[in-house]
Amino acid sequence: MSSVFGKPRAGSGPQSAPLEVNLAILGRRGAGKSALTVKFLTKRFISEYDPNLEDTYSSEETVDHQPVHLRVMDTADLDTPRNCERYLNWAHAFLVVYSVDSRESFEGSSSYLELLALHAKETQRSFPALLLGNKLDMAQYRQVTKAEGVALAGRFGCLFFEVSACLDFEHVQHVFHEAVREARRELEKSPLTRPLFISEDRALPQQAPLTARHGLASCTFNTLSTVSLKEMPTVAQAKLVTVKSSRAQSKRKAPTLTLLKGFKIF
Ligand SMILES: Nc1nc2c(ncn2[C@@H]2O[C@H](COP(=O)(O)OP(=O)(O)OP(=O)(O)O)[C@@H](O)[C@H]2O)c(=O)[nH]1
Repeated sequence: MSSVFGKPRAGSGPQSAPLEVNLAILGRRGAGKSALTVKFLTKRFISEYDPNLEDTYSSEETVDHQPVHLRVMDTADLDTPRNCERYLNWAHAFLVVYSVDSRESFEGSSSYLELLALHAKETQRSFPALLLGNKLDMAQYRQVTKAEGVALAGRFGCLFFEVSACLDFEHVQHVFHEAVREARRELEKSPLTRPLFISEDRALPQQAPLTARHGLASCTFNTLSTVSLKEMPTVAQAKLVTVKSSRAQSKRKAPTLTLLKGFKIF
């Protein structure tokens, strides 16, 4: 890289290629990964997403006056980390999301942080992770205190924020830009580190799954020397499943329940 965020290095000019940052959003189902991703990309909160879609979005950002080509992978694991190498070997930084109104999702975020810590240990590299307590607008239904979030983040040495995908865009944007800054710091430390897309379709009988070795959820863990490498897939266009006006929304039965819980639908 010929430039540093905030302070251009000698020799950098308007021709400098943008920094490329891959960011993976991890967390239990329903924590709000898609909502946060969509809020960041479109400034909008959309209340329903297809939980089975996993997409990588691309966005040209400016962070601290520097151009960044940011790719965001909105992951869709089921209940626990699965086939994790698709994001572990691809991302420069991770946003681990839980919902402040769900203790289960908080416990899930702890599993993801453990997974990242193990990955860092195995690869002897560090991977910036930010812990996000989402749905701050639902604070009246809190099951996880802010202090617990701070403590968990402290245990894994990561930044911590409480956010809401349906409140202000600037706060959500700030968090994504912080992730870019963290990734950039790591990239500057080891500029040769290149993200890889790892094929998931080759079983590795000689490699014990991470579960067996560390008692973690069912995530198999391949080393770079033993997997087949593929071209990174083409970045998909943002795939928003539905964009509904609040009027259309209010005619539907299921969302009415969520409205009763205090949802704000824009
Ligand atoms: N009130 C409130 N609801 C939210 C917020 N973020 C997400 N939601 C709602 O929570 C539900 C789950 O959000 P998603 O973004 O689909 O969660 P996810 O983590 O992507 O879940 P999967 O797609 O199942 O992995 C949806 O009904 C969202 O509208 C938030 O900040 N506040």
